[in-house]
Amino acid sequence: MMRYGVAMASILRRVSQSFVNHRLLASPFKTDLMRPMVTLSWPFSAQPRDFSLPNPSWSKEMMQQYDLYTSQGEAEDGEEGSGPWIRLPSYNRTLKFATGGACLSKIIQSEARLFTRNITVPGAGFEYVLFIKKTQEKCVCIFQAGHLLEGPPGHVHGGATAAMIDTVNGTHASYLCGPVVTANLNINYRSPIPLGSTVMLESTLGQREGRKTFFSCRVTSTDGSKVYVESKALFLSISVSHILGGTTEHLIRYHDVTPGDITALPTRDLEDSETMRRTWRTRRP
Ligand SMILES: CCCCC/C=C\C/C=C\C/C=C\C/C=C\CCCC(=O)SCCNC(=O)CCNC(=O)[C@H](O)C(C)(C)COP(=O)(O)OP(=O)(O)OC[C@H]1O[C@@H](n2cnc3c(N)ncnc32)[C@H](O)[C@@H]1OP(=O)(O)O
Repeated sequence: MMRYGVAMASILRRVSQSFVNHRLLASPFKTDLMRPMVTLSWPFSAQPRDFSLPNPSWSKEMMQQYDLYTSQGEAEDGEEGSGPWIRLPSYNRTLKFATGGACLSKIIQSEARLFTRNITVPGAGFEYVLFIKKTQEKCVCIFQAGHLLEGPPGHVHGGATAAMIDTVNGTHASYLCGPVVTANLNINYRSPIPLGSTVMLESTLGQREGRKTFFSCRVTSTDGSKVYVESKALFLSISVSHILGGTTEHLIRYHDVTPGDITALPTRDLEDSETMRRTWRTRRP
């Protein structure tokens, strides 16, 4: 009971610290173009929740791995440590803080949510945090699979694992190459992943051939002794209009958007926005 109390106190301390870190992380990105930020902490504030920060549902194993990587690295804005790993913040809307013309504001105001962040009950779905190596050839993810991700009884659904692999490879690819889409994802499931367990995903940069960039991914136990999944993926670099072209077509058909709005569509705003700068890095190795 005593140990439980101490553990809970430690978790609560960690979470309240994470709120502080979260505010520190969020503030540098404030611009005139963004919604006003208030000083209250999530879940009471209008600030975005950074889902990659610890919450009380994180297991001891997840926290150990998180502490290991954060102690060897720094947050994206360079506030923690000075090791080789950078923690990547993670929100449930990719474009939430972008601004722009009529079409874009419709996209922003929609109910869309990033698939792997749309279960908001802590511990129920995808709990994960990504770290990228400063040298950029590796990106790792600590992933705790919640009970809503069941496939075979007591084990993680293969589609949930695929979504996580796509997320880790996709984020890695976006960080290195800017706007990309997955063209091909080939997965070998070697061993079922128990629900509730914590696993590591390691994305490795492969060949780069023009617009094509290849990645591999391994899902293992946190000590690396058990291999659950191995995969290979191809990402293709695209222009922002490749994605928005389809979106605007849909908006004309189903929403209150005219072709005039499309002509005025500020893809430049997208490319200029803080969100795009932060999510789609333009650095190349
Ligand atoms: C403005 C929006 C902002 C949104 C920001 C969003 C997120 C980024 C930020 C942070 C990341 C956060 C979370 C990450 C989470 C998840 C990542 C999700 C990524 C996805 O989940 S994304 C959805 C699934 N994805 C699609 O929805 C793609 C649909 N598809 C297409 O959009 C086209 O199909 C495309 C573009 C792929 C190709 O079309 P294309 O016309 O541009 O190119 P083309 O066909 O000419 O091929 C050129 C060369 O690629 C080879 N090639 C093509 N396809 C191949 C294949 N399948 N296998 C092997 N090789 C292939 C050809 O053989 C040729 O090769 P070569 O040049 O050697 O001949």
